[in-house]
Amino acid sequence: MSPSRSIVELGDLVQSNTRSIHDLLNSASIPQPSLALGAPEQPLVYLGAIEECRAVLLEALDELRALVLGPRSYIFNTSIIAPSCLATFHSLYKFRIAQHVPLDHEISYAELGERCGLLEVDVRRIVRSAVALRIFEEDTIGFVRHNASSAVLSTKLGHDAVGFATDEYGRAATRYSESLERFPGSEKPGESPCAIANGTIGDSNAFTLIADDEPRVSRLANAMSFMTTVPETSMDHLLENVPWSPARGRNHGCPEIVVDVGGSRGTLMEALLRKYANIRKGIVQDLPEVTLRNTTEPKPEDLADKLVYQEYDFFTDQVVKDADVYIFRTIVHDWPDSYAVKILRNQIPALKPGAMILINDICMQPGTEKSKLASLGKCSYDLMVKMGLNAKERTEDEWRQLLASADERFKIQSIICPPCAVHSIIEIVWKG
Ligand SMILES: C[S@@+](CC[C@H](N)C(=O)[O-])C[C@H]1O[C@@H](n2cnc3c(N)ncnc32)[C@H](O)[C@@H]1O
Repeated sequence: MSPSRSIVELGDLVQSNTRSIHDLLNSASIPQPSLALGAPEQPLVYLGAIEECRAVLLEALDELRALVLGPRSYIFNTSIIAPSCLATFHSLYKFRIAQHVPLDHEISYAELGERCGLLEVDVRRIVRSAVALRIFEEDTIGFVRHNASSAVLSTKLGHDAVGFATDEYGRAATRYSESLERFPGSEKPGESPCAIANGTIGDSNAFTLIADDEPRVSRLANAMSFMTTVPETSMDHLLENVPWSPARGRNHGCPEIVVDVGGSRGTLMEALLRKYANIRKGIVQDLPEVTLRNTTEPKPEDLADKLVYQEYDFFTDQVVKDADVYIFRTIVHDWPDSYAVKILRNQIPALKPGAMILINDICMQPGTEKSKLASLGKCSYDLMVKMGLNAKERTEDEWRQLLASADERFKIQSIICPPCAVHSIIEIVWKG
């Protein structure tokens, strides 16, 4: 991480990298960034040179802002504004405000209030707070219209992602410190801030406690799908860097049977099957309530013969024997060590020698993170999994220890983190 830099140094970095990004986008025929409604979408993953400039630029902007604000304003702007942001986002979600704003024209606060079932004064206050966060525009005083950010909120997946974060984790965040006092060092999901917030202290976990609540199950699955479309957490990083991809030098042949354990809606599997046509079968495993929802909707026509949804609880023995690859994308990080070890050991009875386990999760790099922004992103996930299930994000050493304690025959072949991705790809081969 770079030491503190002067505002002139940072300003120069901002200028030079902004210019470079502008020119690189032009030469790659990628439209310039814009928050205007209907502006062409930016790629989820840019070419390497653009990604590098973006990372330097974003970090410089962030540091410059902190310096220019100064310590008092900086603390005010980061902490005191946090609850207002939570109130804003949660209300946007709760009253479906973005979905009630027409996509093609502005609407008065009075009419928007009626559509949302809110007083004009209340809807105006929430929306103006959002406008200040660059979500929506108020060109005509008293009227609101969408911009590109608010349009994301009006989509089902964007709406549910904000709902999941603010509704489930907003409540848990306020119980975080209480959980540390009541259950110091706990590694039990049933003693997590989430369990305290839901009044379910005991044996439940964040998944079992919502199992009978279809809207919450569906919201979680939609939030996960949304995250696959956010640049930092996009599934494209994994798709492009699976061990059998051209980007990895094709060190491996393409697998025939791939299982996505805890694969939620199957968004990743669909993309894998489309990108790697030699995968003969892709099995998406998840809890019964998630699988039920998947199977009530028609499969994508082009994948009907290859895509399978299957109920499977990863706290029991793996039911698909002899697959080539078992993927765990953002699964193991949800679980404290003793649970994670069980999940891994439960795969063993099904594994043929040479079978691959691919874990796609964060590797924390305390002290050596590329930037404070990268660190902030990972620390946020670390706090989220602690809130959700008393789990943690792991360092590379902790991953190695976890796998070794699950079974010495799990051999880590490689750990890579694609540039600008939050999640690393841990390739493990079963040497049994
Ligand atoms: C954080 S989400 C990750 C979803 C997906 N892999 C992704 O990256 O978008 C965790 C997933 O694990 C599933 N899950 C939780 N407990 C499970 C269990 N005991 N057995 C199987 N799946 C489980 C949840 O239903 C959810 O889909």
